[in-house]
Amino acid sequence: MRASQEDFESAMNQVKLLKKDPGNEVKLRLYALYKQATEGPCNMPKPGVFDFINKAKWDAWNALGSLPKETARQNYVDLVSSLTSSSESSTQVKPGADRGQQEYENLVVTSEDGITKIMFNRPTRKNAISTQMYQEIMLALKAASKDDSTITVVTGNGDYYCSGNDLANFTDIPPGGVEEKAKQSAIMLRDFVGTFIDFPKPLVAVVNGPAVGISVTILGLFDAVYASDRATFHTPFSHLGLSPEGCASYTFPKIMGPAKATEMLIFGKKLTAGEACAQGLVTEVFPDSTFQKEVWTRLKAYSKLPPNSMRISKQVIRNMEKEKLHAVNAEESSVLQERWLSDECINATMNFLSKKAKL
Ligand SMILES: CCCCC/C=C/C(=O)SCCNC(=O)CCNC(=O)[C@H](O)C(C)(C)COP(=O)(O)OP(=O)(O)OC[C@H]1O[C@@H](n2cnc3c(N)ncnc32)[C@H](O)[C@@H]1OP(=O)(O)O
Repeated sequence: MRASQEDFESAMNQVKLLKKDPGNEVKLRLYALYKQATEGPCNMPKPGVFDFINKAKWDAWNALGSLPKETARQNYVDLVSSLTSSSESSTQVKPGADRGQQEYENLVVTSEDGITKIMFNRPTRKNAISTQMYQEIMLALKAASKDDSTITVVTGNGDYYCSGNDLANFTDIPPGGVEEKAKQSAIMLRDFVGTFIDFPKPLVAVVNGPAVGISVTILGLFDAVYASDRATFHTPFSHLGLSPEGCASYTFPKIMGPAKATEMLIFGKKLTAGEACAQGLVTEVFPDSTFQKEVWTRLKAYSKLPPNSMRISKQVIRNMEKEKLHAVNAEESSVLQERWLSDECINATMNFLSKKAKL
């Protein structure tokens, strides 16, 4: 049976209510089918090569050629129906599951037993950090710094801890163009890393799986890092035409020595959890089968220690470095603002987004 106009409109409403981000590829397909169903074959001029988003949309719509409007409408309804049934059976933790607290789209934040847990919650994207998620993490950390918990923990939902910056962030170009985008991203990066530098309580990373890019570099600003033996630590900046951030250009040589830091930050060597522990980036590694139980038992015991004493000890350990860290953060952000406009970086990002390259 052919989809009616009513089915089509109902499907459009269902898309807005999807609980899980279906991913860029599906979103492009939905866009293309919608345009084809409502306007027919693509009749717009092709956008410029740097207008990533509109070019991707144009490509998707144009690829439908002369597909009849009715078929496009039917395909749209079928695609939405497959998305709603797969999202109902998904095991993703629902955003805002922590009732009574602020709700986040990409995080689950809970507070219990003196511990505030901030969990990255985009498992279908390997917890890649979208622009909105950067803002949410900053908000969650600011709230945690003021709540009555003694320890704050950052972890990931699903098989990854975090795959780093969401490479699709760079496709959302503002009216000011790519230069403006690079400027905005540098400001956001500086604020994001600054929130970690200034965080006043013990901050612990529970690294449940592979960690990439900025999720690795900021570990140098945590007070303890517990890792599953499934975790890996990878900063492929040169592969992406980038340069280090998260204060790693300063903290990594200090933690592991310049030679080992070079292997990670310049040559992009991926470390196992055991290697990262031997080099001082990770505090302790646990077998994956007992990881959650062992780590949370330990953290619950630590959370009962006197909170003021822990906070003051952290200040004594970290405060002398703060000014330096903020200066490093500003310099790294400004260097990256240039890197994001380089051919090396644009090509690597486009290769990933067009599915030609993975790490
Ligand atoms: C504005 C401040 C910027 C600060 C500077 C930050 C720098 C960094 O963090 S650099 C590091 C950036 N991250 C990466 O380069 C990782 C890219 N991702 C990958 O190489 C792979 O996805 C993988 C190795 C992390 C996992 O591979 P695999 O197990 O095969 O899983 P999939 O590739 O199928 O992933 C599922 C799904 O998620 C999408 N995805 C994963 N990571 C990212 C990401 N970082 N950005 C955007 N999208 C990501 C992946 O494309 C898949 O999507 P679909 O194909 O649509 O299902």
